[in-house]
Amino acid sequence: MIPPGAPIVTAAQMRAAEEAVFRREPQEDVMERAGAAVAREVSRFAQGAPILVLAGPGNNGGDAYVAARLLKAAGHDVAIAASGEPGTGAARAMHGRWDGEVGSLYQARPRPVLVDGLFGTGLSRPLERGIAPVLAELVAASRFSLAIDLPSGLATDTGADLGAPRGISATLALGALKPAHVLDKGLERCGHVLLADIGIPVESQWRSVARPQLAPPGARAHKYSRGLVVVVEGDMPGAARLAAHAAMAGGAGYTVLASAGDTGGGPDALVRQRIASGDDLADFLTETRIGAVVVGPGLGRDRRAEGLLKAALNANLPLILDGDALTLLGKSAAAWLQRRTAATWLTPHSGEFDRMFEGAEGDKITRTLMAAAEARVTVIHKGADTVIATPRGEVRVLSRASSWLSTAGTGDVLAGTLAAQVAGGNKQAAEAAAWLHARAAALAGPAFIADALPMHLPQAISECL
Ligand SMILES: NC(=O)C1=CN([C@@H]2O[C@H](COP(=O)(O)OP(=O)(O)OC[C@H]3O[C@@H](n4cnc5c(N)ncnc54)[C@H](OP(=O)(O)O)[C@@H]3O)[C@@H](O)[C@H]2O)[C@H](O)CC1
Ligand SMILES: [K+]
Repeated sequence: MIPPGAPIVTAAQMRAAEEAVFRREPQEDVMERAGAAVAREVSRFAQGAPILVLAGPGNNGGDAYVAARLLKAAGHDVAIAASGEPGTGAARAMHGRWDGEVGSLYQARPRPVLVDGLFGTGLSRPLERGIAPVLAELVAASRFSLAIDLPSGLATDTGADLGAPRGISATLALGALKPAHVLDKGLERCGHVLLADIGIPVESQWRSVARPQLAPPGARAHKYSRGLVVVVEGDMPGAARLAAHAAMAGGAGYTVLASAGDTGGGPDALVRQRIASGDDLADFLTETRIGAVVVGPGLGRDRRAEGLLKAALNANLPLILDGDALTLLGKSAAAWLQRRTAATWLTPHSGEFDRMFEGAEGDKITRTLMAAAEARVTVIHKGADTVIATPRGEVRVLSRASSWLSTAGTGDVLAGTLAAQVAGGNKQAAEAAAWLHARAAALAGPAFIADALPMHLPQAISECL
């Protein structure tokens, strides 16, 4: 579980926020609050077991000295092992307030509870060879382990693994989340992510996904005001039907399946429109009451598919592109999409993303932001860590959705869920759809198939009213 709606900042942004606070209060006071937050979490889990606190050379270590002192004062059996002398003024001050022994990290004996205060946002290179195995051993031998701010060995801004141990029980993020808490290896290394407010105001356009605030339809609502969604069917009708079903269960007022022939199947409330070609679709999409168009699920990649995609791109309507539409766009995605005036959402998985935006470098947040800015669209870059980025630089990250979502058709359901939010006029449609889709998966329990997901959307919606 990741704290919802929490700001996400890079190491440099966190340092800047800290510096602003240090201009009006001593750094030691902030470090006391950081250490106290660590001590509170550790004492919740320690249940009287002996505690080993690891202290590194910087302020992460400084937090560790504070936590150790407070835990000892509260009656816990605490030992400290340091990787070296404290190297910052604040850390030295906190080291000075510790009245017990400080052992060496390399001779430390394992204890049931471990606190990792070796490195935090100041980690700038892979853990030195001597440290990584010692830390890994101490974590493995502990019953409960808590990382201060970050597991030591995790790159703050990318989540890349610089020697971090596996098996940390929980990580207490200080002041704000960092990308490492929500991306990539961080997902496997941080354990339960907790967030401590230590009085450092943080502004960020990047946040973890929060549960959306939704509203029931007004008394005068009708099927058009709740949103007319058109899903374009292609080669594989099942995929488009899944998206249509999700749009209906996800709150759309009226869903139309634009298909070449009557492929049957799907709810009776699903309206069918015979569309044989791109020209037919172009005519149909002149209907200005349409709130969202979905193209891609099961579209296929033949000439008819190309014609349908082109008609949708040229229509001045909110458009959601998924699956085969993204493959057909390929490297020319940005060129095609920049020309559009109506809003557009892309829902690629990593393979589709890499094919469309092969020039994007760096971590997943950076690359998704670049793609959104270049194509002037909102990108929902799916994965174990789903990153949503808008052309205005907003980022939402959803991590740790059910791993059972790794089954065919769940992407079609996301596209339909998104269409319902777009057609319903939700200004945070992408974040809402990501949350609803993940919540429906959690409600569906283990081993669900994509067809089961839409029926959990109403319950997910009810939790947002
Ligand atoms: N977020 C907050 O509100 C607060 C955070 N605090 C804590 O401070 C750390 C960040 O502290 P910092 O001193 O910047 O750095 P670290 O403690 O993470 O790292 C210590 C130093 O270690 C050196 N270093 C970097 N990588 C390695 C490595 N692989 N092996 C050995 N040494 C390494 C580096 O110095 P160099 O000069 O050697 O590069 C680091 O400076 C933050 O995470 C919080 O825990 C404060 O409490 C204030 C409030
Ligand atoms: K740490």
